[in-house]
Amino acid sequence: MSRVKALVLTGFGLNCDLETAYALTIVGADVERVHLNSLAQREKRLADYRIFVVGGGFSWGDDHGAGVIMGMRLKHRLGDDLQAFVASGGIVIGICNGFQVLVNLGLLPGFEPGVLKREVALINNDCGNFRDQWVNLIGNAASPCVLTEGIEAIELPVRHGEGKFFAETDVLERLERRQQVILRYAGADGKVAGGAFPANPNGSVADIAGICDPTGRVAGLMPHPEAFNDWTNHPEWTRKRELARRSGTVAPREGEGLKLFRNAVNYFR
Ligand SMILES: NC(=O)CC[C@H](N)C(=O)O
Repeated sequence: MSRVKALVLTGFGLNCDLETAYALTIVGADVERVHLNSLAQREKRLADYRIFVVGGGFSWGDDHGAGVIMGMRLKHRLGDDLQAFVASGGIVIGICNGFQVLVNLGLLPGFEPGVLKREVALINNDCGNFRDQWVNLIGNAASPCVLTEGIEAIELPVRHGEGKFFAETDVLERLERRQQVILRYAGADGKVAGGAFPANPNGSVADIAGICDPTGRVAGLMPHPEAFNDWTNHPEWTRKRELARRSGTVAPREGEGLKLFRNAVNYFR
């Protein structure tokens, strides 16, 4: 069986590409890290891949708002290619800065197929500063999202200054109606955070941490699944190991974040 080809974008301040490529490789993808200019100049073509990831970082130093310039570059240089990529069944993943990019270029929430329109925003965290912490998340079993399929709850790290998800009420209703919300911030008790800080680290409306498009193949999220690729990434991994040992079990060595990437790769198998 040939391996699923994935393209992880690099350039202009994106800084999670190595880790993201590593996570995708572990779950069986054939990964290439490709600079934005190589795509824009058609040295590399999106059509040759099945998974396209815009990962985390600080593209253009967050000037003009995080993900704004990268979003515009992609929209104007590669908008048609991106739309064709989605229409042909490809998977697009935006992580943190990548989520901000997908939202700014209008690929998410993607209410109307073939129309790139910005409908939602990721804005400054309510707390007024950059947050670097782990969060509890709950999935949405009713969502068509390929990435989060089967994920009821997951812990992942966030690190961002502009992660507050914002949308007007009518847009929120549309997202909810179509089950496009894929992940919400929750408390340690597994219930939605209800806006409470720091469970909801940025003040996102409706505790929204990630959304998908109506096809379920374009998804964006603020937390970093690539940064939980091994059990030792978790801040309490030694404690978990000890608790498992005492109960006569073995703690899973794989980081839970890999589930999302495995879902993407398995979609093509
Ligand atoms: N980790 C990231 O991708 C951060 C995204 C963006 N630079 C922000 O601070 O909001």
